Amino acid sequence: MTKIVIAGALGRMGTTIARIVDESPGLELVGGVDIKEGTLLGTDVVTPDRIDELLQSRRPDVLIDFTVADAAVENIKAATRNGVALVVGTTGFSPEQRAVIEEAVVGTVPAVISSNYSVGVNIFWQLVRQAARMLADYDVEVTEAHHRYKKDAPSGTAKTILEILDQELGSREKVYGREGMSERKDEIGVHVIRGGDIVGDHSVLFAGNYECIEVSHRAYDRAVFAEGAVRAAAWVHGKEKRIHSMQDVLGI
Ligand SMILES: NC(=O)C1=CN([C@@H]2O[C@H](COP(=O)(O)OP(=O)(O)OC[C@H]3O[C@@H](n4cnc5c(N)ncnc54)[C@H](OP(=O)(O)O)[C@@H]3O)[C@@H](O)[C@H]2O)C=CC1
Ligand SMILES: O=C(O)C1=N[C@H](C(=O)O)C[C@H](O)C1
Repeated sequence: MTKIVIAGALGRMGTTIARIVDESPGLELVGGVDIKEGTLLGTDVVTPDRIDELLQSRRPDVLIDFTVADAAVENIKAATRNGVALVVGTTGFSPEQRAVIEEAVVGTVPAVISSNYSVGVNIFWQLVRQAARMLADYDVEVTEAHHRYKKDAPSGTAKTILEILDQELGSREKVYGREGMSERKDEIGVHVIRGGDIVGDHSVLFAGNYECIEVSHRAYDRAVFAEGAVRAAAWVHGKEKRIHSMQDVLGI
């Protein structure tokens, strides 16, 4: 039985993940952490100041974190202090925070860290890479849309898209929205939409003369992210003590 604690347990992703863990044979939800204490599917949810106590008393195999960047860094440190494997879905880390996470994890615990746990997005990233390779002289524009409550922008998934484009096209300037007079150069335009209950849309437009190719992904339910995160949690326990990707989990 793989025992799981969820950080951000009472949030949109935390509650969705808890339901899927509860329905998965071989996985057991043994606790949660959130800003407010409470209960979730019969397990205790404690406040962040009690995370070490929770990890030591419940002895989970995996901590799944879907919180906010500052909180996630602290939760990751707590997991590494207590020898607990990690699945991290939180987005919005600064480069400095990513370095702190890498330092804490590598050689200490196995971790899967991904800006997007949906199988579809992991395939979409590969399609974007392939398109960029073949369309290097086309203009590129990245657009993402999410619900009104999303705090970080651009999304973690869009930042991963930009990393892929940089790897394939060389580092191009990023222009975040446009206003007023400007002449397009060899830049990548990045556009962010926030509204309503949009689950998560990402699109990469390659625009040439007389034609455009658009590669896009649309999530209809956050269960696709939660199912991927639970799949990663079942996979990560006992793996090499370093940061793995969702593509490693999927073997693609
Ligand atoms: N990688 C992926 O596939 C996906 C990643 N995400 C990312 O996951 C994160 C969470 O998203 P979502 O569930 O929609 O957000 P929510 O705001 O619904 O959930 C986050 C929860 O974490 C709580 N929280 C804040 N600080 C702490 C802390 N120190 N310890 C424990 N819990 C804390 C929040 O409490 P309070 O509300 O009181 O602040 C809230 O209940 C975001 O960064 C988002 O971008 C989302 C979907 C998919
Ligand atoms: O906050 C969300 O909702 C999502 N966040 C992730 C991101 O920032 O890319 C993944 C998904 O798009 C939903």
